[in-house]
Amino acid sequence: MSFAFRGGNRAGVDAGNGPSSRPVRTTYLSQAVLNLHRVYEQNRQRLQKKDGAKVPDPIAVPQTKGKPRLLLMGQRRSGKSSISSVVFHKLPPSETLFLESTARIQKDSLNSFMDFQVWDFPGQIDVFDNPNFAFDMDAIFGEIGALIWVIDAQDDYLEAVARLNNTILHLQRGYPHINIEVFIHKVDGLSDDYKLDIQRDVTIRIQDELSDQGVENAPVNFHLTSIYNHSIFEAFSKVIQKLIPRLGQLEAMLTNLCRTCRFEKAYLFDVNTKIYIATDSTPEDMASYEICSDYVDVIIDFTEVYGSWQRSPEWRKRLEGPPWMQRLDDQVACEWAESGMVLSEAQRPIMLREVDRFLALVAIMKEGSYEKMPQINMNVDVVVKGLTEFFEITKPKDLSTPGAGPSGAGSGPGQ
Ligand SMILES: Nc1nc2c(ncn2[C@@H]2O[C@H](COP(=O)(O)OP(=O)(O)OP(=O)(O)O)[C@@H](O)[C@H]2O)c(=O)[nH]1
Repeated sequence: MSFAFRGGNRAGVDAGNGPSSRPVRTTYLSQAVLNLHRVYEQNRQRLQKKDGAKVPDPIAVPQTKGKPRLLLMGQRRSGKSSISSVVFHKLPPSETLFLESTARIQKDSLNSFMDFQVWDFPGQIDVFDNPNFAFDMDAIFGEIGALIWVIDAQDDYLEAVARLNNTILHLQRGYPHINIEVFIHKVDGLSDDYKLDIQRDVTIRIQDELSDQGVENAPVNFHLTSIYNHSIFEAFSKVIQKLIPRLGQLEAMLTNLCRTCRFEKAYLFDVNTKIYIATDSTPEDMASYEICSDYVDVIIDFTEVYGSWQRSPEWRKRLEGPPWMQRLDDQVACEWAESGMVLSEAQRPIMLREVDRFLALVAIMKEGSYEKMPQINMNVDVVVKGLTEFFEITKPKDLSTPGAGPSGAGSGPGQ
């Protein structure tokens, strides 16, 4: 089994196109662009309906090209570089203690099932209120997938909230379609009650300020995060999921799989970051995510050690002998990679199946499911094929190839 980043997403936009006019026939739009247009269009229609205000047509929105971008902003020492290093570069959380303060914008390009960039802003830079330098706002916010604002929950956060309010107000004027994800960070070591109190306080302060300024329904979401547990991965999963077009179809596939195989929970993981890009429709369950995420880790570690291991002929003979009495190729359900493990305490098996080099399907089965493995394997096979086709269809077409122009499904996560 091999999991490795693979490059290759292309994104380009014909400046004359808006989503409501002639979006896909004459141009290719990246998944983030489509998503942004959809969110923008929803906001526009809602605002227009609400107060009759003339909200600019999406055609007037700066067109974007390139990879979707996640911007990490917030006060100094709030934890931005730590988040980026832990999630995208597998830095052990304890080693973030030695990270130096960021002096200039750090741009990170990541190739995965969907290529995107992460920009880490130094805490001392306020792009909207900088006396020394006027930032090119379009260059920063033009291609953005989401703005992640990090607030240190263990510190006095009033200034951070004031800066965030200022940022939201500026963005609402020029880029109202941008999702603003507030990470109330470093909540490890805080009691559950205290965490919720902080979240409530921050939310109220932001909502009050925005409604005082006449801004309603700004796309602001809140997450409680820490690099010392899975919460940071869970929060990133939610942020990334918003960039995936037709996410509902992925979720429907997983929901059906859970129903037919009697799985408790199924996740589609980006194996390198442990971000899950889709799950079934049952309620969120942090414990399930943690188990599956740890399992991906175990498999990756195994792969690194035994990835290119070839079985000797004798070993193969033993595996094909009693009690199996079958060729090895016929014993495995999937020609690429699969793995299963029974959690000894809960008696709930976990299965993992590779979808492609970046993605893996991980599911928690119900007690006693092992007896139904052949049937489960068949169903999983079908879903893995479906997922492969999904990403094949939605992967960006190479515009340089004649006849490879965009179709209705001409954009989305690439492989
Ligand atoms: N307890 C705790 N500490 C954290 C967490 N995340 C980051 N830190 C610590 O916060 C400190 C600052 O982290 P950085 O990532 O350098 O902060 P930054 O926002 O990038 O800072 P600037 O580059 O100055 O803007 C480090 O000592 C980290 O170890 C967390 O989730 N919990």
